Amino acid sequence: MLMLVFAPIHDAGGKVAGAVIVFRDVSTARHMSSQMTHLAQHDCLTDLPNRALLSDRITQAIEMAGRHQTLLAVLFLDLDRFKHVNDSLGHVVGDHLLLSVARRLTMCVRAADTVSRSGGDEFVILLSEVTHASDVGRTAEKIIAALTSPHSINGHELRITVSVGISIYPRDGADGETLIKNADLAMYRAKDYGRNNFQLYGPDMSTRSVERLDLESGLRGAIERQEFTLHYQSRVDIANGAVIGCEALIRWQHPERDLIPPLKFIGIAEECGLIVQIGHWVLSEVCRQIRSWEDAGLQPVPVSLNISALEFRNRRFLDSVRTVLSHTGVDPHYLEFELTESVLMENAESSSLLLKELKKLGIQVAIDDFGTGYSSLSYLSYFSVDVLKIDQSFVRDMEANPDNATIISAIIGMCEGLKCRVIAEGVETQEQRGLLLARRCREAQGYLFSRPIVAAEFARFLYPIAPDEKSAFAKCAGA
Ligand SMILES: Nc1nc2c(ncn2[C@@H]2O[C@H](COP(=O)(O)O[C@H]3[C@@H](O)[C@H](n4cnc5c(=O)[nH]c(N)nc54)O[C@@H]3COP(=O)(O)O)[C@@H](O)[C@H]2O)c(=O)[nH]1
Repeated sequence: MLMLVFAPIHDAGGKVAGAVIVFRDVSTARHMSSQMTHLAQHDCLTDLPNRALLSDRITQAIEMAGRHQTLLAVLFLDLDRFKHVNDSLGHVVGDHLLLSVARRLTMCVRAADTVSRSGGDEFVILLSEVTHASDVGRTAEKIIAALTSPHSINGHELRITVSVGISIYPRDGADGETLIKNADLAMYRAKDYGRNNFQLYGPDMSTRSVERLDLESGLRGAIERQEFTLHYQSRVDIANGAVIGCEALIRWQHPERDLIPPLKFIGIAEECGLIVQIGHWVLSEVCRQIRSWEDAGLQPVPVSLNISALEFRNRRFLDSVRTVLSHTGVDPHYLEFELTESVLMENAESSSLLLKELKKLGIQVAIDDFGTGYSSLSYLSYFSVDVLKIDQSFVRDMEANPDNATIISAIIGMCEGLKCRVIAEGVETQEQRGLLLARRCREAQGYLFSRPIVAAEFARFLYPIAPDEKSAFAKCAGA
């Protein structure tokens, strides 16, 4: 590109007598300038528009929508547990995954829409031509389905899920900033509802976000202030009701509130990374409790505890388990770690190695919420787990829903073949107990037998240690 600079030459009388014309090639300067503008408006990893360009586009779209009396939508996406991918497989794999996500998102929307990356694992999408609010839900479903099918990255088959929050103009905000903020709040609601779903913004969410911040700041330091406590729910022999184990479930005794259940704070603890510390506390406390039952002359039963994804993926997890075991001197056969299918499948290879190490230590491994997380069963033989816990949702309406009863029978049959134990969760009625017994399910947990209770109360279920004799549990376990 040429730039022309024109300078007149005047004669003695001041008249224009000629001119000097300078031609300058400004292609490089122009190219650099447009490159700089591009860089200022785009994310350097994915080359998607960044937050600044997105804001401009929302402002323009609002003007258009105002003129034509139409709607537009802002979708705030956060990849669930993306941090684990970075932590376990490294940033190069993480970056490739983000690129794959960016490509899929772009394919899910129209040319007039904007897919932007606002940093980390957060993407914001502007749907600029929305006719009905219900169409937005369909697009969100399409996005969730597109992102959850496996991503092949550097020889790894990665599965991720995404939480999506949606705000709609004009109902949820009159400007870009408000629409993004409200979509973000809705995204947190989607996380609270178990991730891998979308939520539309509602005015109550602003109050909830204050509550969330409150909980988050309270969680920091809750261990030091000794505000956590464990409740124990018995696991029984379904045939005779004998207590053969228990599950430790955390509760938070907030100084200014009632006892807070885990579903209210575990998600937040995961988001802000505190779950690793909390998990370490839970394991230490379970081990301390087992020792304390023994010291009181009671025969402990195996205790299962929930291990969250972030803990399991933490590089120091195994070391921290070994340290707790050696400090407390607890027999590892009393411990059972519950992991969900999706946690194991996030990185199947490293999960399998870690499970082997845990089993070498003598710790049992259970798959929690079985049947809800993953569609393929082939992984079961790969991991060789000790226990499958049938998710409560199957048990809940097994009387009314023959499909659920069939699934339960299939899981029990499969466990017989795989030689692993099976535990039915959430048993609340005698009918369910009877149906499970008829299907040869031996172990169960649920309100029918006991709610989670404090350690002192649970101690009533334990037998005294016989002076010269090993306990019924020890005999069964072959110890
Ligand atoms: N990472 C950690 N996660 C934890 C820990 N402690 C708990 N959790 C997670 O929170 C989930 C909810 O726990 P909770 O509110 O304690 O609910 C448990 C039981 O009370 C409930 N249950 C048991 N029996 C019944 C029943 O008959 N009906 C019914 N409606 N609910 C019942 O189920 C929860 C136990 O489920 P599970 O873990 O799948 O066995 C909990 O699921 C954990 O994910 C922690 O220390 N760390």
